[in-house]
Amino acid sequence: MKYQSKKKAVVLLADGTIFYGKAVGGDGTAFGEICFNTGMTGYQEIFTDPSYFGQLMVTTNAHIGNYGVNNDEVESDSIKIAGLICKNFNYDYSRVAADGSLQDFFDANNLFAVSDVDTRALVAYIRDNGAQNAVISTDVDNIEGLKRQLAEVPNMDGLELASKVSTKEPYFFGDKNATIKIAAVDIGVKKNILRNLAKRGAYIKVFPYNATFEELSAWDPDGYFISNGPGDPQPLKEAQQLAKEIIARDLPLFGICLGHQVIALANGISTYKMHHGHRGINHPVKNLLTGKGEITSQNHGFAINREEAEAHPEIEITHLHLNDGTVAGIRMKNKNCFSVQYHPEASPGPHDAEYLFDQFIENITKAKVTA
Ligand SMILES: NC(=O)CC[C@H](N)C(=O)O
Repeated sequence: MKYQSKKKAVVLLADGTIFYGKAVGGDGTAFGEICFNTGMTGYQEIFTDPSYFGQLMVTTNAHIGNYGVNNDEVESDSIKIAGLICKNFNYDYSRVAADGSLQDFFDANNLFAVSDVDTRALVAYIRDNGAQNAVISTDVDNIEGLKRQLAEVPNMDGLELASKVSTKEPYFFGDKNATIKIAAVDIGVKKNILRNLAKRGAYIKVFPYNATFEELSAWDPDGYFISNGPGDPQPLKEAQQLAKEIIARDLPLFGICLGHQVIALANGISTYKMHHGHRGINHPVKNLLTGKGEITSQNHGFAINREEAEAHPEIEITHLHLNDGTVAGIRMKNKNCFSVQYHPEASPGPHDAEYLFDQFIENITKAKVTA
């Protein structure tokens, strides 16, 4: 065992609610929008998912850290959550494939984490009272000071965060001799999306969040992809313009999560902040085209307006979330464009929806043949 600081730590919500726990490592303070993920596995993938940038993560699994970390199980090159709140934090780990401890991974990424919190009560509180900003800190005797600082933290509603996690320069992914070329705009892309496209014979060029259609099309790609990512989709005007230009030319386009929201906005469908969002790996979705159910991996706090999507002459709703009837997928009736609110790449999560990558490759292949 490395060390366990028994130092008292506070979880202070913007509405004044307080929970207490213990600091996992040394002293610290971290701010963000508090959210919870109900996945029972896959903590390393969750912590490195760029879509969580700016968020304090509450894990509902009672044990975090027990299987260590593996260098291949990352969704980006660093931890992206703003802080962690958990029940039991395991300093020791047990897994043959582990490359190290979660504690060392946190230290290397300067991540502040709080354990020994009553996460069941905290999750029930967020579920009932909705998403809000929060702070976790060892500065337990300075609640008024923390409250003042917390009041300065911007609200997630309207917040642009894609620029904070996007690549600065374009880069390539996959085999350059592959037959299909996909231009992907990185508004917070998870590595497993790129792995899934490359696995299906695509060579990918990944562009920064504000790249223009001219920049992407200059590479002469066969298809276009708009990624997942953090924050509110509404301020992402460059990505919305890019989607409009791709759609106007009827080029193959696929969007995941934030990318799905951007495609909806490009079609004039509005997005809204949900009460507390969907984050977990057992979210039921109905595919309206096949009538089949899918168990899906989800991580989103915004959604697209269902009534506007239903009334839109160019849009067909293809998937619905079975818990609350929110839109989980759309396609354009007369364009080579579709998108989903959830995560076919999983990581973590079930692989029920991997067929969506096959569908994208098929859309590209058909468009190539008729071109
Ligand atoms: N995973 C994602 O792409 C999340 C999209 C967006 N940031 C949301 O919270 O809804």
